[in-house]
Amino acid sequence: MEATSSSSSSLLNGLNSGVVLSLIAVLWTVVWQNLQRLQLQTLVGRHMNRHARRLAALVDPYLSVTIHEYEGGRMKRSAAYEEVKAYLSASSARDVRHLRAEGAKDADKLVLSMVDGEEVSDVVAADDSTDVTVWWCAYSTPPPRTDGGGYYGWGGGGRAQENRRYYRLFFLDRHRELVINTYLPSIRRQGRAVMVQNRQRKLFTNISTHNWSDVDGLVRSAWSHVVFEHPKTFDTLAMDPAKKKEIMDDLDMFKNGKDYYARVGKAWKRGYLLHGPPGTGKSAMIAAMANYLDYDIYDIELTSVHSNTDLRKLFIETTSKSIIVIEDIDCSLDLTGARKKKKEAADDDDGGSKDGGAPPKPDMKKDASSKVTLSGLLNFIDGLWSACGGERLIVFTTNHVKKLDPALIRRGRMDKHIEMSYCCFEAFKFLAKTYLDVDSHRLFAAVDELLSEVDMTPADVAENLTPKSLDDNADTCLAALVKELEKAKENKSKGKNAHGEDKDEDEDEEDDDVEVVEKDK
Ligand SMILES: Nc1ncnc2c1ncn2[C@@H]1O[C@H](COP(=O)(O)OP(=O)(O)OP(=O)(O)O)[C@@H](O)[C@H]1O
Ligand SMILES: [Mg+2]
Repeated sequence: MEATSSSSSSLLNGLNSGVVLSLIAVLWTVVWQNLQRLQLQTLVGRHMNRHARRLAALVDPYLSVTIHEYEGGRMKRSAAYEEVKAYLSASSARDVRHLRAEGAKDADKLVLSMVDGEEVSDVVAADDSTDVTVWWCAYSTPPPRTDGGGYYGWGGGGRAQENRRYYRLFFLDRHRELVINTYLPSIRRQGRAVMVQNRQRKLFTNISTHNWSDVDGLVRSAWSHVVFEHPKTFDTLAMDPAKKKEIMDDLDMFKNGKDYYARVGKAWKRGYLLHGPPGTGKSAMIAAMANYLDYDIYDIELTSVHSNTDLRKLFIETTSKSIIVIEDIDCSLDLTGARKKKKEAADDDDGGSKDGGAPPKPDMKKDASSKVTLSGLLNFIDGLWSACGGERLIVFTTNHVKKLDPALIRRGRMDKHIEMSYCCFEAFKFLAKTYLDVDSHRLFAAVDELLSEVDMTPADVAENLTPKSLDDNADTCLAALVKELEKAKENKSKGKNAHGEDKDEDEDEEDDDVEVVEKDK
């Protein structure tokens, strides 16, 4: 016994420590590979996997790649993080015990991802057809400390600061090339494809720039969003069919125009100016465009933007495949240059509104601290920054096209001017079909004649065609419309507008606007 013991100890003494480590490494690799083969899915198994891997790393080092949810000082959301999250959603749903769920495009579906501390493995086929296993782990760290110590929680100006999440990929050193050159690009591609399937369109609005506060050099996103669920489509938008087709063709050309824009050396963006009286479907048209193109909408409230620099930052944070909207551009800010100054002063004296019509909507009042200028807006539309990212539509709406500075709406900035006009007979027939499901009716002739004599917006026509009780049907709704049109005709002959109010200067000006646009065309 003693001899054996002494001989084995002398044998061990004879071996250098490097050989011992190599032996352990070989032994460990065998054990480890068997563990892998067993594919233990129980809690104990997965727990063991994790510790076993850590132990194995002592002799066969693991490398890691970390992908943070936010990148850069601007706290811009990382596309890579979202792609990895999307890619891992299927395997997380299958293998992970604790999951986080978010809504998906399909109202009943959920997009699942693993919570912090969970991990999933993935298998990559190497060039020699062997399977290589890699592991993804989810982590998070608390946000940076505030001055007073402790982490940002519900304190810090009352803002909730979420943990910073990240994924870390572990793989063996010998698979470095395969993982970096083949695996990672491939999961980004696959992640993007999953994102397209699950994507919910979003409606963003800008947060007042006063609230973009710094947290240790990091700035909160300038946009907040809700899921965009507007039902309006071109199928339910009443307008001249030829004009509608022209707009849809234009959108198609834009969406598929990546190569064209690159070839002619233009930034991949297009400006639309929608103008016309209130209730003619300008906002409805934007919703239809977003649904048609499958784009997000960024609705900029210009009065909450306090400088040209902030406006540029807002632009940088928009993603491609989006429509950037500024509604009622004429009354958001004083962007009309010196031409309006005199009239404004007069309006201010007698307490009137700046756009000469109805009093300004409370949220449309010019913010005293807003320093966005016309030149800032011009730069926003077609300055050097506007080329960042590509595939963006910029849409302005206005009720008073004539009041806008020509520089703002010239071609190249607002490439396509679309006039949204009062309801014509074609549009009426379309609305009658949509709202009442009738193609013809004895009252159609009367409506046709009256529409050629008086102006009524599609919004008003649609309201009259909407059944108000279970007793309402096509007959009663059309009769109500005819009555309303006759009333409007009577008001017109008395010099009043369609609603029986005295006509103001502005309404006359609108007629001139039409001429301007006709010339543009
Ligand atoms: N051409 C149209 N076809 C179908 N519905 C319409 C049309 N125009 C307006 N409507 C309906 O009328 C309502 C008001 O339309 P919308 O808000 O788009 O008008 P607008 O031109 O944006 O008005 P404003 O200038 O006051 O913002 C919406 O419910 C919309 O669905
Ligand atoms: Mg509108």
